[in-house]
Amino acid sequence: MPMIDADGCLINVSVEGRDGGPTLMLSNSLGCTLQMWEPQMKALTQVFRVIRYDRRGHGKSNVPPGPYSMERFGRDVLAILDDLNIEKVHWCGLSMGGMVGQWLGANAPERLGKIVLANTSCYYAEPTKWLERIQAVKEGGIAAVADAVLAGWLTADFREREPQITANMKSMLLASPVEGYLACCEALSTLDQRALLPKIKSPTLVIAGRHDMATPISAGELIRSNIPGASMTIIDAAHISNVEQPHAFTDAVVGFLTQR
Ligand SMILES: O=C(O)CC1=CCC(=O)O1
Repeated sequence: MPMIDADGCLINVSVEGRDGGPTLMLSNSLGCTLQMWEPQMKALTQVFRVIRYDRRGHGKSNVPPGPYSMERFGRDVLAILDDLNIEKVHWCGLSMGGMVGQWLGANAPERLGKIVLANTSCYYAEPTKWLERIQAVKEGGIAAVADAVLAGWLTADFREREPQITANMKSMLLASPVEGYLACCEALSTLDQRALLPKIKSPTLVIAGRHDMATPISAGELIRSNIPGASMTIIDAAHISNVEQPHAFTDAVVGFLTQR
């Protein structure tokens, strides 16, 4: 896996899949590494060359001091594409990954083909929840918030039915570097990309989770209704819908990206 330099921050990048196929870039949720896409990889790599990466502050990427921002995350993606000599990619980002997709769609439209924005938001009406989370993590580490975060990521039914997958997701969250996690929470606490949405001209699919309390259906609907021509699909899942409903998620993404 290459480490790619984005303005002095080394980003862990993985490129797999069909040589010569269209390229799809996947972008993670807060507290997740590129491993979060494992349920999709078999199907996606049959159709696409797939790029995954660990956002700065996460996984095997560097953890430079904050503040971070959606613009910073977007510029990291452009540095990855420049380094790999890739002009244009389809985008699929979940949660923070969807926020980075919004920034790129509005600010670097020539680099994106189609865009999937899953379980995401363009702003938070109540940013205090991020300030409370920051305080809790500063006092008690990520362990202090882990169970509440997991309850938002996956429905109670799924957690009961799939204890091993749930435990793996919790381990991924707990392994996040605290400084990187906090810097991302700070970026979320000031998020407001509402003005960017009408500038997005790429064909866009919004995916929302029926049981997602972190970025509810109304947040997806706000995005859909402000991006010209965007459509929306609702999946029977909580926040990390690609893990909870892997087949429905993969089918929605492949169907949208391959339709003419
Ligand atoms: O981690 C969470 O609680 C949910 C979330 C919001 C933005 C994001 O990337 O994850």
